[in-house]
Amino acid sequence: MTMSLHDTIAAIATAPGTGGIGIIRMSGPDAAAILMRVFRPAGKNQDIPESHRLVYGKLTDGEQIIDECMAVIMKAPRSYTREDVAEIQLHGGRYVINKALELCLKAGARLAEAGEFTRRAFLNGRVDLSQAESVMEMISARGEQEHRAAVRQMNGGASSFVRKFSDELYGLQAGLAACIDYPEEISDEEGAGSLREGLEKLIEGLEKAMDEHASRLIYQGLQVALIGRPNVGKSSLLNALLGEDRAIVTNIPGTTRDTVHGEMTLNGFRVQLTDTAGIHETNDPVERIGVARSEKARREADASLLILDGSQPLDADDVELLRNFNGEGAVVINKTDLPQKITEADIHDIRKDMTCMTVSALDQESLQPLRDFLAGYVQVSDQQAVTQPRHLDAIRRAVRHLRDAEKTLDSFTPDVAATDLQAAQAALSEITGDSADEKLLDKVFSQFCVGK
Ligand SMILES: Nc1nc2c(c(=O)[nH]1)N(C=O)[C@@H](CNc1ccc(C(=O)N[C@@H](CCC(=O)O)C(=O)O)cc1)CN2
Ligand SMILES: Nc1nc2c(ncn2[C@@H]2O[C@H](COP(=O)(O)OP(=O)(O)OP(=O)(O)O)[C@@H](O)[C@H]2O)c(=O)[nH]1
Ligand SMILES: [Mg+2]
Repeated sequence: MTMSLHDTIAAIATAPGTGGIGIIRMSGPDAAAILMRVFRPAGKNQDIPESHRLVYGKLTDGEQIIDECMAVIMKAPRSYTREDVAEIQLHGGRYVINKALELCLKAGARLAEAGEFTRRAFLNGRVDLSQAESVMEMISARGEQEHRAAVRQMNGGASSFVRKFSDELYGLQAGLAACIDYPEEISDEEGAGSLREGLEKLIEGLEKAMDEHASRLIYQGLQVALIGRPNVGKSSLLNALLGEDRAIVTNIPGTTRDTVHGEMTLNGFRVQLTDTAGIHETNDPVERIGVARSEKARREADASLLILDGSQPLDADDVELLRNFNGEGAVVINKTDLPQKITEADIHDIRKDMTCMTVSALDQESLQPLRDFLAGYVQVSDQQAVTQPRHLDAIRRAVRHLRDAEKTLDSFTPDVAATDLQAAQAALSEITGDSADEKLLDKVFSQFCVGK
């Protein structure tokens, strides 16, 4: 990406489409000058508005009035980017907003790249890289837990974490340097011994800080598959759990042919429910594909619910599914509002290891034990842990380099160990962006939306 901080960039900051108000944002040395080429303050005073003062006026193309609007200038460094920023607040119509952007571009601004405003806030030192990332997390947060992770990061959660470990690592690097420079003063045995101890402590701390389980829960949600033979009520349960009519329900076995997804929240986490085609032997080519998809959904799920129809005796398909069930999940006996032909004891005769529940898709209250069971999978204890996938990746690499350093210490090649420690330090500093190269920045900011 070729970019210069000398450019003044412009973009639509509000969501695409029609809204009550739409905002154009500009940042860079000419932001105020460009604004004054397209904006005419109301009244006699035609001076550049005072910083941080919202003023009323007209957007004009030089001849015609395009819209009535409000504008604000925020002089550097008291702005989002630490550069001069100008914003225009217009009526939020597609035409008006696009026209305003076009006028700003004609007046000297350049269209901003995805994430470029926030990238500038980073390059100008207002935020570190993990804080910059949190902005996008804030925008994309769909649930309470995602939002909480974003707030933590915005407040420098990851940054203070990295600083702590990075300082410890600098200590080790200094120790190692002393070993290399004054081999006679520190005997190899003694020096290497305390280094090794320090490395162990560091690795342990880093590994403890990574919460991959919580990370998956926050960024992907819990995947739950509803499986079972045809007509047991999988789709009915999906609908009941979601509280909406998502999947088609009929009394004809084989109603669901493809997987159907729905999302709900439990403990502030997203839970993705996947309803599947009833699993049974079939020659129908479409159904066969559906059954294959059911099996795939089961393999990919964090937990599966094996649904049985309690109003029917266990049949051979049920028994086979029960015997073959592996991984996380539970047995759910459905249709308990009807006379029952299956008991929990019957299930435990076949699989005494499995949790079993009885519910009726027609009765919301009966679903509470099922909800509680699923909620058991979405409990995250340590809120200080590192959960952002990019940060986890950096820490994993840092740990790998530290382990390499341990090995090279064993073979008494301290200079190689020093290189490993440097590599670990570099991996850690990618989190805050202290040693970020263009490629890393491009990767992070390309995930942003334009205007952010
Ligand atoms: N109109 C508008 N609303 C917005 C934004 C914006 O850019 N424009 N934001 C954009 O995402 C968010 C708010 N985030 C912001 C973060 C920092 C600063 C800022 O000016 N910080 C300076 C000085 C603060 C001060 O006046 O003391 C600084 O931290 O140095 C502004 C907005 C959400 N709402
Ligand atoms: N009485 C009663 N009927 C239910 C219950 N759950 C589902 N049913 C009925 O059982 C029939 C089958 O329900 P579905 O939800 O379509 O079953 P399914 O497991 O998705 O079936 P396939 O998509 O064919 O695999 C429908 O007539 C539902 O109304 C329940 O808890 N009680
Ligand atoms: Mg179905």
